[in-house]
Amino acid sequence: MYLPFLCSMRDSLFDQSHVHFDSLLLAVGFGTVSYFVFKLSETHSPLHLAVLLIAIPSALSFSVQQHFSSIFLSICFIFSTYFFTLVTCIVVYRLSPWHPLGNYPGPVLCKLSKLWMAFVSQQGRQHIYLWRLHQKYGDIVRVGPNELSIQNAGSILPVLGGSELPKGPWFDGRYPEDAAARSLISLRNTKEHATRRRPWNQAFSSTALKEYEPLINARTSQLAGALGQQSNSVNLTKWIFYFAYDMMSDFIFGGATEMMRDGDVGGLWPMLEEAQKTGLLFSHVPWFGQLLFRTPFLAGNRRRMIACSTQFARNRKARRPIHKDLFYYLYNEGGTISNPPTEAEAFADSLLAISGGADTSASTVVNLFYLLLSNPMTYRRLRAEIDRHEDRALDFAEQSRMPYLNAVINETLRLLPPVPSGSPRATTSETGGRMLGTHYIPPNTALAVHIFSVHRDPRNFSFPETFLPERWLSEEDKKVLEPSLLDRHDFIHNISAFHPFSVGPSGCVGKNFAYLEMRMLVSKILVKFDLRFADGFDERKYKRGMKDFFTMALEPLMVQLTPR
Ligand code: HEM
Repeated sequence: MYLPFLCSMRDSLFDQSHVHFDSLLLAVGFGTVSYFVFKLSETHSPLHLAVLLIAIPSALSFSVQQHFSSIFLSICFIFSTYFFTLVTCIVVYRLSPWHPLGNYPGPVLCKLSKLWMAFVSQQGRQHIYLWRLHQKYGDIVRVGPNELSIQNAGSILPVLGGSELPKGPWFDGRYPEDAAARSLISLRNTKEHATRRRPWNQAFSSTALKEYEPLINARTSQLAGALGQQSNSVNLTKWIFYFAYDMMSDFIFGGATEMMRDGDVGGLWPMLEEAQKTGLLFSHVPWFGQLLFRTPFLAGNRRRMIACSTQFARNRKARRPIHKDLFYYLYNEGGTISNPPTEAEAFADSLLAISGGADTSASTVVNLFYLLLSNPMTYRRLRAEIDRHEDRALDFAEQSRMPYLNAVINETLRLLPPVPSGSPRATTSETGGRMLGTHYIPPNTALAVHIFSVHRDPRNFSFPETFLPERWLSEEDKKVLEPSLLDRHDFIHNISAFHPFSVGPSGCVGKNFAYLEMRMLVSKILVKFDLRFADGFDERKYKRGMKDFFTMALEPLMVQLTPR
């Protein structure tokens, strides 16, 4: 029945009555060669793409046009055969057992292309998706053609520790290729990273941290004052994010925003959130990111954010603040940095400092209050500890010794780490392959420790999905509080699996600052207010609305505050 139809199709396609296999072979042959060129060169250069994807099939179409009844048919035939061959080669190789990651399990869509993870990431649910993949496939899952996700605690130090594994290709999409410099976190050369990290280390030395205490005190008091003026229910997410941006602008630029006072007049917060979301898309598919960076309208929010933080840094250069800030070190104003960053490098770091410093601490504290209000006994215990300390509860040194306060913060970081999907590394041709336990990781493989899954692995923490700050207490304190639950001889608390700040030479440089800030913020709010969820607040909607865009985006946490 179909034969006459196919014959008529063939006759309309070709001048001659027989299929011209030369044209077919030519397109298949060149399609296969192009595949090998792509595979060996990994090229994303627009010129190469234009040659391989447009010029070659176009030239072929013209060279065989005499066999077709029109040039249009020649182009359709050659382009479809050429692209079909290219895609088939890619699919067959990526799904084949002779692919270097062929032995690792994972969903077919992930093995085929990173476009799938890019799509998942835009819903903000990649942390949940990866967690489910680990539950289904085990400790090592193939989440991209050349990428693995890891949830085994024993692999944390070999991947992130001092093994000198550089950052992964994931970071290539976050900055335009024509940018004058990249931020510290996205430097893929470990030596360059170590040099650029020096001023940051000085900015977070224990002496420097002491000098930031008055800033933290002033901004936390300002927040408490602002919250005290709200009459109805309060969007705690908004206020704590405003606080965090003002806090960071003091710390980084000696002051640049006044969001708690004036509101978000410049739209900084939504701009940053959008830029993080776009950044994640570009990270999963760096070549696509670079393509969009060349299209100003499409990568607009990321470019705007880079421009905005650069402007803050320029303004900071024009005036010297009265206290030392991060730019005091990045601009080497004290003359203590032997190889200081260039101006372009310092500008690039300004965006990292805002997003890395504000979103992370803010989302932790908002989530902490969410968990506290969902667990009244924990709330009562924390309040009791703070009240017991009276005036000393607002002393930085004392706070570092308050066991329950620190336990609640750590438990929040365990259950809801603010960088849930971690910061990817890669083996390269220079590092060669690596062994992770019994698994061989071949060269040129991207790999990330999925810290959200590690923290929820019952092999590391008993009752992993339960908010249980008591697990962080000393044996003595535990006995007083939860003898039945925590006294069990099989209760697991594997502290070496707890890494919300990552670890190693690229681990979070702001960790100690973050603890100072979070302890003071939580204590001050609890000293000044009684809190409860606002009437009608939907806890499940809030939980479902937590989004992983590398850092976390949160729904409004609506609370009712009563001054104490
Ligand atoms: C709860 C608060 C915070 C958490 C959980 C957190 C977590 C992280 C994580 C997971 C990384 C990736 C490290 C890696 O690549 O291995 C990171 C990097 C970084 N964080 Fe934080 N962070 C927090 C607060 C801060 C603060 C307050 C600052 C201050 C500005 C900051 C500055 C940085 C910087 C500069 C990097 C890049 C470090 C490098 O590449 O050498 N972070 N952070």
